[in-house]
Amino acid sequence: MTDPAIEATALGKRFGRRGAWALRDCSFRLPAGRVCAVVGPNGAGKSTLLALAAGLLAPTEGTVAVLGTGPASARPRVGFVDQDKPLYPQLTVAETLRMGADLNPGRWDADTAGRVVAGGDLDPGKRIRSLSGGQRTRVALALALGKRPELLLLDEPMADLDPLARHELMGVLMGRAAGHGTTIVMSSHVVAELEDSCDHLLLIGGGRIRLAGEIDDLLAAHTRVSVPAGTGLDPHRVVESRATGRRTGALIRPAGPLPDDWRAAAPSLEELVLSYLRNPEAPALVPGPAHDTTEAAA
Ligand SMILES: Nc1ncnc2c1ncn2[C@@H]1O[C@H](COP(=O)(O)OP(=O)(O)OP(=O)(O)O)[C@@H](O)[C@H]1O
Repeated sequence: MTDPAIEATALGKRFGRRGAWALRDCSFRLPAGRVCAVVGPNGAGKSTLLALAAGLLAPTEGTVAVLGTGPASARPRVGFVDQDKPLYPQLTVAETLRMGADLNPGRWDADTAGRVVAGGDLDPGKRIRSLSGGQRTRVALALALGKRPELLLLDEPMADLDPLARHELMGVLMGRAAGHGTTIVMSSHVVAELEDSCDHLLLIGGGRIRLAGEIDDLLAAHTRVSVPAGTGLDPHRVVESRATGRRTGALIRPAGPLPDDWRAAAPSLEELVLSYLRNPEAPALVPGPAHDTTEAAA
């Protein structure tokens, strides 16, 4: 059986001995070949999780395995683009790509890296320090993709790209996932953009995993209902409920068949994510110890 791309077990990180936990008790398994969205509010712990998987931070407790080994030994097989896009400002674009080739002997995919840079009409002789934020992102993605990574960790990669560049580069990333089986883990605040590209979801809130699993499974576990005001929703698990005049609209995790007179519909991914974001106390749906998707205590 192929190793999971990432397997976290009771993973936790706190900054400083007395600092608050940035991530706590985080367990999940991401199978190889998936495109995984990491979503959550500001400060939820998304960047911390990605940096732990990239081996740039050490866990305070628990473990994270990457491509069947530790994050440090997996590093040559992992591409990481973090929010700050650390590049050498004094190098030109062409020198940066040459550095990528030198650092990845026998592995470097000059065609893909060159194509990503060329797509932005970047002058290869331009220094990194004189590039815009979005242009830097393009160079950082070119470096990460040029490594022929088995796993790509991307921290808000699309945040400073214009809509055309987003569309183009998302296409490059999805092509990589489909053509080479590359696992992609991508944090983002733009949930609507993830619906067509991602097949796996990690929703983090307050440093804890609140939803984890295949998006189809997560959507199938939830139902949007509309019931006459005052109708009890027990025994179903309620993620969110809102009174609208004579009716109550709710997102629930059904615990059994729904009464015939309830109006029910499948939620979209955006509805699902927004409901959990608006309701930090909603019960989590996370993998259990055997990595089955089981109900967690509220
Ligand atoms: N180097 C650090 N030192 C101290 N605290 C930190 C450090 N990095 C992150 N934190 C804290 O850890 C928590 C999680 O931060 P993190 O950057 O992982 O969140 P995030 O989900 O990526 O947020 P955003 O959506 O704003 O990028 C926050 O409370 C943050 O203040």
